[in-house]
Amino acid sequence: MRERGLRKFNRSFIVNDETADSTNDSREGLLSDSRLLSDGHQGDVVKPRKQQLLVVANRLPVTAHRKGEDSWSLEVTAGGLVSALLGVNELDAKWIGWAGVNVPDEIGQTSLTEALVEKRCIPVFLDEEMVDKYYNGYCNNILWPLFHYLGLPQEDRLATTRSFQSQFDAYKLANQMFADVVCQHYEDGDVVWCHDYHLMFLPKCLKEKNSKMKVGWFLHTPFPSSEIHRTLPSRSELLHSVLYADLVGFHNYDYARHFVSACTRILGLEGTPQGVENQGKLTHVAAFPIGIDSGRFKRALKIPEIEDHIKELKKTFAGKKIILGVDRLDMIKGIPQKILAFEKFLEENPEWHDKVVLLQIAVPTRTDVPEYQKLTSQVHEIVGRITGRFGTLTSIPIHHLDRAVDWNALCAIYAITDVALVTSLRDGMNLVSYEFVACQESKKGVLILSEFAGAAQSLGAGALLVNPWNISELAASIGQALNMPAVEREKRHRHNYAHVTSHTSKQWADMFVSELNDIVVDDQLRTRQIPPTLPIEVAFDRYKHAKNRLLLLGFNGTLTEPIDSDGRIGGDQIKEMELKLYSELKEPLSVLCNDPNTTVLVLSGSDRSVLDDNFGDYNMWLAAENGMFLRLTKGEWMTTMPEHLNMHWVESVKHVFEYFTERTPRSHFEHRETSLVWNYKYADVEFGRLQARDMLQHLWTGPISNAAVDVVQGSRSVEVRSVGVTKGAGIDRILGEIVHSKSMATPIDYVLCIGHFLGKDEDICTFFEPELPAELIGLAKNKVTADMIKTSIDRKMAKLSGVRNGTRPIQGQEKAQRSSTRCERKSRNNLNTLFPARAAEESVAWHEGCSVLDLKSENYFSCAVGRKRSNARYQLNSTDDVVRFLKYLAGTHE
Ligand SMILES: O=P(O)(O)OC[C@H]1O[C@H](O[C@H]2O[C@H](CO)[C@@H](O)[C@H](O)[C@H]2O)[C@H](O)[C@@H](O)[C@@H]1O
Ligand SMILES: O=c1ccn([C@@H]2O[C@H](COP(=O)(O)OP(=O)(O)O)[C@@H](O)[C@H]2O)c(=O)[nH]1
Repeated sequence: MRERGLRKFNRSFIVNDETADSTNDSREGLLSDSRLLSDGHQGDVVKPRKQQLLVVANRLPVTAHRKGEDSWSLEVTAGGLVSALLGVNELDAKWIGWAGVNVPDEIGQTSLTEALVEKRCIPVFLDEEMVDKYYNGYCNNILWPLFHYLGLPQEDRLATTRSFQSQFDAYKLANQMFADVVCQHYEDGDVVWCHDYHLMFLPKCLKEKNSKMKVGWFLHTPFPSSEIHRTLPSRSELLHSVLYADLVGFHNYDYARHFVSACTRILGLEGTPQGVENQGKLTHVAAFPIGIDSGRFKRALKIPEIEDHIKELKKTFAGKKIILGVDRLDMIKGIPQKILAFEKFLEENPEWHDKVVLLQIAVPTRTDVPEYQKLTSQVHEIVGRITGRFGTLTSIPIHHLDRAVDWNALCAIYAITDVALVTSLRDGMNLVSYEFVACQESKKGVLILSEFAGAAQSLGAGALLVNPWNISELAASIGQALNMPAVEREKRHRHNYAHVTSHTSKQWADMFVSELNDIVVDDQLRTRQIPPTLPIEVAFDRYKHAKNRLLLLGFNGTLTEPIDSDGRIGGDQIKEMELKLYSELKEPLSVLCNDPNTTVLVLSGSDRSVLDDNFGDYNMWLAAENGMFLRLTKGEWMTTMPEHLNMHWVESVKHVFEYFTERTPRSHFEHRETSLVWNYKYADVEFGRLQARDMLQHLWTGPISNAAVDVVQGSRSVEVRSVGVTKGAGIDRILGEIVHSKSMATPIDYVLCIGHFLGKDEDICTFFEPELPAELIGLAKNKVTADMIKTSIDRKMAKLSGVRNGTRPIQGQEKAQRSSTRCERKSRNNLNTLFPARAAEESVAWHEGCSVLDLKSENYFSCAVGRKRSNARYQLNSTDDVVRFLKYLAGTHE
């Protein structure tokens, strides 16, 4: 999960340069700009079809008003989402959404659809009942307050509970209706970008219709802490639906993190640095902070009409400082708090009476929702009281407007304002603060900004940050802003202006869409598919013809006795919870291990003693703890562990594991050198799962919140490992050691990599994949090893030249290992390995220029055991299938 940096964008869906600079600066103008609205065809020249961007949001950027049976007027919709997307005037986009009006008749629907064509808008028709349940009810009475930390409706709980289900059903149905319209307009290769909390079900509806559709979802509100989200009755269904998207975006890293932890804690899925993984399907999650079209505001201030406006306003408010509030009349905007703070300021600073005025533009919104109606009365009451208290015959302290103002007037007001007051109790971003800054190049006024608005992260350095719940602090900040020296105002403004003008809405959209395109392409190469069954005969045939084979086998769930649902092995009650090698495998394994042209390596998460106990008698290689320890069964254990692996987290994680082990009958935990694993496979599955979720919560908020660890959720386990400890991360070091130790003269030309690997460990499959382009191998490896393991051997050209890169004896075994480690003190080539390389004279049989691997695609068999989606090429259902196959390979089958 990362905040996206600006990336050069050159995809075909960005309209060519001719459309780049719109000089028509009014909003209405922007919408009707023929260049924006063109169909991608210019004159008679027919261009190849561009990738189309389908923007799907609850609301269209225009609200329709019916004039006659088939005539309509269209008015630009107010609100941040619309403002931001209107700024994206270069995308070859169509907008799909609700036109804000009930149109029950066919004539009306047809004529409105036609009227909207020139705005490149496509309507979704929702009837009154639907709007009431879906929009007023589920969206604005349930999700909106919840996502803004106001909780579920408190009053009349019983009624809310009763109506909840029907509202949720309507929500799903409405989302389906949006999906139907999208599908009517979608063509192969298009990008579908779904917006906001109204459409959390849409990714699922779309992907179920067409799994190849590129679907992104962006949330404009905060995503709350998982503690809040888990109070929502439909919490899991909503999360699952969003996860159908390829890319999920938020305004900032906090919201993205909350979303990922809701998925891990509530759904029990795996959180990765890229996002959320479910059965091998990765949903990318990232932060894409929105911006505004700052150029449009800058240019606006030079439009004569707006200049006139500015003059008029200056005259009207001559001799007074202007404090400005611009908000939809929404409880999240903290309007009562703002007005009360202003009252307190007047109370405490009588010298400012008559010298300051608060202009509050309160745009009516969601007026059918009772909470909003109550807020309107509450605000009116406070404004009336303060006016009565501080007003005089000639001046009033608050100008409260219960309506929207047009864009020209808004720009003029922004420009003449001394102090902008943004007091949101929570706000996804808050574009008003951006717009104010963009219009303040000459005035350099002060922005007072709530620390609970997403914008606080980007404009915090230049603004006065406040806690809107603290009325005294708010009042004091008004004083500070009004009295701020010009030099400080200038400095603060510079900072914010630089940010607002360099982080625009266009860049935001470009970044999201380009990221979406990129990940879909990457995922097609990398994503875990449902692989076909391992073709046993083919694998055997290739095996027979190969000269130097590597069999890389997992242990747990690959070579172990099956466990039935009661936690019994082979029908016996488990007394001890040890993993046992499948007894039927003993013979074939011996045969395979004794073949001089075959190297057998068991690579397991288990610790050394488990592997010793099960495989000590075979002639094979053992790699314990995901490859951090290595041993030829004839030799001693050595470590491939990166030297400075930080293990400070262990003690505190151990406490959490102990706590849960005591409270979960038949669970246990293992303390390995590089990881701790809590296992509940013998416990009651349902209870174990619940406990695992709680455990994760304890871990995330406590011991590992800042540690460099990965949390790996198995189907019945929770494992905490140091970052970089994955099977794929250590394999190059292991290979180096094997190749050296066996004095291999022939490159490995056959690899069978078979295992019940966890998602994080599937990098082992990608490591050997001959068909993966070099860049992606880099990606796959870097994903896990970047910071910890600075090994950059490109295996495609790995002329290891005898390099045994990175193994060391374990303390206490130095003596036994001396002969093989002496070399590590001398470096002989410039490969960036973790440890110094083997000396030239010791590279016994490994010739310069000879590759470790000479793996043709048809000789590589990676196989996932008991895992539906996988990076592996093939799959086998169970350990029984593995046994059957290995017997076949060894020729020991009947
Ligand atoms: O369509 P409405 O129900 O009238 O509401 C208007 C919009 O309000 C919300 O805006 C959010 O988006 C802004 C841009 O990302 C952001 O700055 C702000 O903090 C959010 O509150 C809502 O999310 C939109 O869907 C509505 O259209
Ligand atoms: O009379 C008005 C007042 C405000 N706005 C616009 O409404 C948006 C408010 O966006 P913000 O992100 O601040 O909050 P939201 O209303 O989306 O929650 C801004 O772009 C304003 O320019 C508007 O169109 N007309």
